[in-house]
Amino acid sequence: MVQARHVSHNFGTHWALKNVSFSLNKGEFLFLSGPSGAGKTTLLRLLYASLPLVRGQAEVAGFQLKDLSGRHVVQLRRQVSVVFQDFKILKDRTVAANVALPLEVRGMPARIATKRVNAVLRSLGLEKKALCRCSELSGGEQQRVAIARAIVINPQLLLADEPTGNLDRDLAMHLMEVFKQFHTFGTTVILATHNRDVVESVPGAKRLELVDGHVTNANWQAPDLEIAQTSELPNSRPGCGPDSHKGGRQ
Ligand SMILES: Nc1ncnc2c1ncn2[C@@H]1O[C@H](COP(=O)(O)OP(=O)(O)OP(=O)(O)O)[C@@H](O)[C@H]1O
Repeated sequence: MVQARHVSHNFGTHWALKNVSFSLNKGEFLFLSGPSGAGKTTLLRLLYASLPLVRGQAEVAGFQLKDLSGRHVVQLRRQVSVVFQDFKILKDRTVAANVALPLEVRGMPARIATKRVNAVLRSLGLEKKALCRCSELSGGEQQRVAIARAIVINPQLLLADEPTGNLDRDLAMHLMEVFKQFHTFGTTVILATHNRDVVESVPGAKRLELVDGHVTNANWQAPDLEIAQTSELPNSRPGCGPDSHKGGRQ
């Protein structure tokens, strides 16, 4: 489902990812961990083709990411959903309208779409908020709307960046049950988190740690997995200059 080979990515002079190689089979669950600034979001953005792949090779859901055309980006995103840290929901629209959007885009008849939206909202405890504007919701509720919108299409691959970041422990654990349920039905999941409880809530999941853009640890072995020795990593200062890939897709 996901193959990355020697993937690197720079923002100006700063290398946010360095020579990352790993594979994930269909139906696997992967946690990405590592300190702030390690490159987790950058890796998720590359896999969602919201950043262009400049160095290395990567294949996601059968699409080669290098030189991916706009048409293929659209096709890729029919199968891959993402929950970004900043949610990217439409604040002036209702919860139900936000969650229905990906189904509308796919041309699903409204009656079936409404049923599907209601089921997902129920599974995330949002059914009473269905007709509220997203601008009226708390941060944690907005986060759940973003998750509902991502899972409503039953994606082949779900990418989630700190999806439990704004939630209390009980809600976070409930949400992990929802993710696990999707995973049971065959969805491949890559979830970036700092939360140890979240990682431990999915026994058997793969774990990959990033430090300073390198893969420094993983809980599995494979010929295509490259682990950098932490002691050999150079000290690099994160750059904060202009994004060298401003042409990156959203
Ligand atoms: N658009 C950008 N322009 C310049 N530098 C960037 C940009 N996006 C990320 N970076 C830099 O790339 C590095 C990796 O950032 P990234 O967001 O991938 O880290 P992260 O592991 O997701 O961190 P966090 O856990 O805090 O979300 C950081 O040093 C960051 O400052």
